[in-house]
Amino acid sequence: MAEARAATAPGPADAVISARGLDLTFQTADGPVHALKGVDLDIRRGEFVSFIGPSGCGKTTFLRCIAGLETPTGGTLSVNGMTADEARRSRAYGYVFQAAGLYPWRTIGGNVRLPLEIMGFPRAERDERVARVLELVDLAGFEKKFPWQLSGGMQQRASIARALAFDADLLLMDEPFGALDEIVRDRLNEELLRLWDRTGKTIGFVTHSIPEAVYLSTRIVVMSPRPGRITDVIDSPLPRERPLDIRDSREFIEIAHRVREGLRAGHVDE
Ligand SMILES: Nc1ncnc2c1ncn2[C@@H]1O[C@H](COP(=O)(O)OP(=O)(O)OP(=O)(O)O)[C@@H](O)[C@H]1O
Repeated sequence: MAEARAATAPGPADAVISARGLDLTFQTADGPVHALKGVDLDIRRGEFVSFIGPSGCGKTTFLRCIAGLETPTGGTLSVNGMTADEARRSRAYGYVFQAAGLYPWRTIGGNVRLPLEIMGFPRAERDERVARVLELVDLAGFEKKFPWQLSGGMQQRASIARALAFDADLLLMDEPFGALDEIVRDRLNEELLRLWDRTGKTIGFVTHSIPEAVYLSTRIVVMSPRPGRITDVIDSPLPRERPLDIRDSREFIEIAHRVREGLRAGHVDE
C-alpha cells in the first residue's frame, strides 16, 4: 500500500495528474469493494476534466486519491510531479465538496480566511487574498455576511472561494452544484467557466449531469461500477468560449449522445 502511494507515474511533461493502473480495494465487513480498477489517465495543465458515471463507480474515490485522502492499493499516481501525499502537504490543490460546508458561526470572509489562519499567513496577506477570491467568485461586499444570509448558490461560491484562497493551480470539485436548482446551476456553470478561463487552473470535476459535463469540460471521463473503471474518455471539440445556448448546437448534442452511450454500455443491472 505504501508503495502505491509513494510511487509516481511518468506522464507527459505538462501532466498535472498522471495515473497508471491505479487500483483501490476497500476492505469492508461485507468483503472487499473494488472501487477503482486499472485507472490510466493523464490530466494536462489547464484542462477541465469531468468525471461522470453512476453512483458507486469510484468518481469520488479517484478524486480523493488525487487529493491524498485515500491510499491506492495498486498502480502509480503523481500530482504536480509529486506523490499525492506530498501534493496534499504542499497544498497543491483546492477541494470543493458537494455541500458548501461553511461554519455557520463565522462570516463568509471568516470562512474563507480560516485555512489561511491555520497555515499562519500574515494578516495583511490573508486580507488581500480573501478580498481577491471573493471578487473572483462575485461575492465582493458579502465578506461580513453569515452563511445563513446567503442563498445556496452563493454559499457554494463562497466554498469555491475558500478552495481558491491558497491559489493552487489545481481545483478538485466533487459535485459542487448537485444540490442546486437548475437555473442557479446554469449560472454557476457559466461563472465557473469564466473563472477557469481567467485563472488558467486545471480542474477535475465530478458530476452526475451529462449537460453539465459536456458544457464545462475539455475532456469527459466516463466511468462504470463494479469494479470502478474508466470506460471512455471524450475530447470536446467545443470552443473555449461557451454561451449557455451552445447546448442546442449539433456538436454539443453529439458529445452528449456519446457520453450517454458510454454510460449505457457500462451500466450494470442490479
Ligand atoms: N471508505 C470506504 N470504505 C468502504 N467502501 C467505500 C469507501 N468509500 C467508498 N466506498 C465504496 O467504493 C465504491 C465507490 O464509491 P465512490 O463514492 O467513489 O463512488 P461515486 O462514483 O463517487 O458515487 P456517488 O456518485 O454516489 O458519489 C462504492 O461501492 C462505495 O460504497
